[in-house]
Amino acid sequence: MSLAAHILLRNVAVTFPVLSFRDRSLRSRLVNAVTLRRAAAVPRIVSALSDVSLDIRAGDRLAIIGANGAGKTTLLRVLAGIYHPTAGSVDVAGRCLSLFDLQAGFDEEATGYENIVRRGLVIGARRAEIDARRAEIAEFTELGDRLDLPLRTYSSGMMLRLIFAVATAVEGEIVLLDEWIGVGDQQFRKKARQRLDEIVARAGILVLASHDVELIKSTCNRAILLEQGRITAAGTTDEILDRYLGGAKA
Ligand SMILES: Nc1ncnc2c1ncn2[C@@H]1O[C@H](COP(=O)(O)OP(=O)(O)OP(=O)(O)O)[C@@H](O)[C@H]1O
Repeated sequence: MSLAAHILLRNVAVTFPVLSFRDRSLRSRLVNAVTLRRAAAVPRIVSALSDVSLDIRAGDRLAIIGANGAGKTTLLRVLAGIYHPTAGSVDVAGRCLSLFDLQAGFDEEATGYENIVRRGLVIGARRAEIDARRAEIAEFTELGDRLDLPLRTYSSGMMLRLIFAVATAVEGEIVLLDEWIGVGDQQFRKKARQRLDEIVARAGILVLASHDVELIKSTCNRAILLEQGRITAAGTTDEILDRYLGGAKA
């Protein structure tokens, strides 16, 4: 396990400017329809994360728990360096392996082999590392010479094999994960899960954003509860799950 891995977030906020069409009165809609005028767009700010502070150290397996839209994916993207915070600071020491945003990096027109490289770079691998593991990744997919064909010819199951194979061939000191491991065909899922467990065991830090209670319980030792972009509770996995599930039942 890497002892150097460390994540420190101080008062992080992420906002998105969006355009909304606020004027929904029947009169204005009728006038717009008759005059063929478009409703005026009103700029709005959506707040995805507010005042998030976190100190995650080697050995931590942190679950991010929260309802739809609570900010879980946004927080993973901040940790991966995909989003820069609008306010606050993010310090990440250690190499991040980003095993979420499944579709990112793929090109429909490129071959399976070319996509192994593209996806590997997106999740945080180095080019030399991908090249060195190309044959191993190809073998893990069990797709044989279909890897010479463009991705648009793949079934969704074949696509998943490619994603799994690349994801589980690369290592990181910090592993960022969501619950995608629950998909795919039974035989291949077992193989991928085993590989992933090995990677997680070797990683210094795991951050898992999930709704899957069993996966959280079996994987994490700490948890935070996100509500509308804010951390409203932090503690052991059991404490936070009790609070979240208790709240959901109430
Ligand atoms: N690119 C964007 N533009 C505008 N709003 C966004 C954008 N990305 C996320 N949001 C908003 O930020 C909030 C948090 O979204 P996020 O995807 O992080 O939630 P989540 O907890 O991962 O949800 P889920 O469990 O449904 O996947 C939501 O209100 C969402 O609508």
